[in-house]
Amino acid sequence: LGPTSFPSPPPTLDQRGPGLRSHLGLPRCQMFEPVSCTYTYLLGDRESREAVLIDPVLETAPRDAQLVKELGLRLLYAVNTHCHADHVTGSGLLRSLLPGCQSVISRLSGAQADLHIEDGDSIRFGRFVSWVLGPQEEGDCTKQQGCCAKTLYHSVHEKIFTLPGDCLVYPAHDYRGFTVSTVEEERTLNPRLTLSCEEFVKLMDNLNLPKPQQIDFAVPANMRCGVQTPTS
Ligand SMILES: N[C@@H](CCC(=O)N[C@@H](CCS)C(=O)NCC(=O)O)C(=O)O
Ligand SMILES: [Fe+2]
Repeated sequence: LGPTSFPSPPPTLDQRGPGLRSHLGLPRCQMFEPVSCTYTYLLGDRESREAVLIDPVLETAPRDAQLVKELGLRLLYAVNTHCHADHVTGSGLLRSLLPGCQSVISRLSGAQADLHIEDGDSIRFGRFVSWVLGPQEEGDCTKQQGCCAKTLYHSVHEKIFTLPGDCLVYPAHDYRGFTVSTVEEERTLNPRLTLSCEEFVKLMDNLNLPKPQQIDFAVPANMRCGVQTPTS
C-alpha cells in the first residue's frame, strides 16, 4: 500500500496507548477475534479517509465500527473473502452501524451482499486498489468448505506468488499466534505450498478436519450477509 501514514490523529487517539498509535505508521490495522481466531483488517487512505474492512466478525463488529470512527475514516466496504463456515460475518451489522458501508463478497459464493465481485474486479478506496481473486473465491478457503484444492493451488501460485517477494502476507486465521509473513517466505518455506500440485491436492483431500463449531448457523447466516440490524 505504500509508505504512507495517517495525518494528525483525532483527539481520542491521544488517549490511547502506543499499541494503537503504532498502527498509524501504515494505513492498516490488524485486529483479532479470539473465539474463531479470525483476523480482520482495516485499510484506510489518509487523504480521502476512505477505508475498507476485510473479514469482519459479528462479535467484534462494534469494536471495528468504533475504530473506524475514532480514526476519522469513512468505511466504504465490508468485504468477505468467502462465505465463512467458522464465524458469522460482521458485514451486515457494520452496514447498520456505519451508514454508507456496503457489504461485498464474490458472486460465486452465492451469498447476498450489496456488491458482488468476480475475478479481476478491483475495490477502490482513496488512492488505493485492492483485491486479488482466483478463478473461484479464494480468501482463506479450505477443502472443508467446498473449495477445490487444485484451483486454490494454482490461484496462489499464479497470482500471489507473482507478487514481489517482500510483499507482506497477512493470514485470515492463525491458530498459533503468527501475524504476518512474506510472499518469499510462503513461496519457499510453506510446507504445503512447496509441494507439487498433485501432492497438495492429496494432502488437502485427506485433512479430515473436524467440523467447525459454528458451521451450522454460520453458513446460513453468512448466505444472508450475517445479521442485518443492530442487536440490542
Ligand atoms: N476449531 C475451529 C476450526 C475452524 C477451521 O476448520 N478452520 C480452517 C480454516 C477455515 S477458513 C482450518 O483450520 N483449516 C486448517 C487447515 O489445516 O487447513 C472451529 O471449529 O471453528
Ligand atoms: Fe475461516
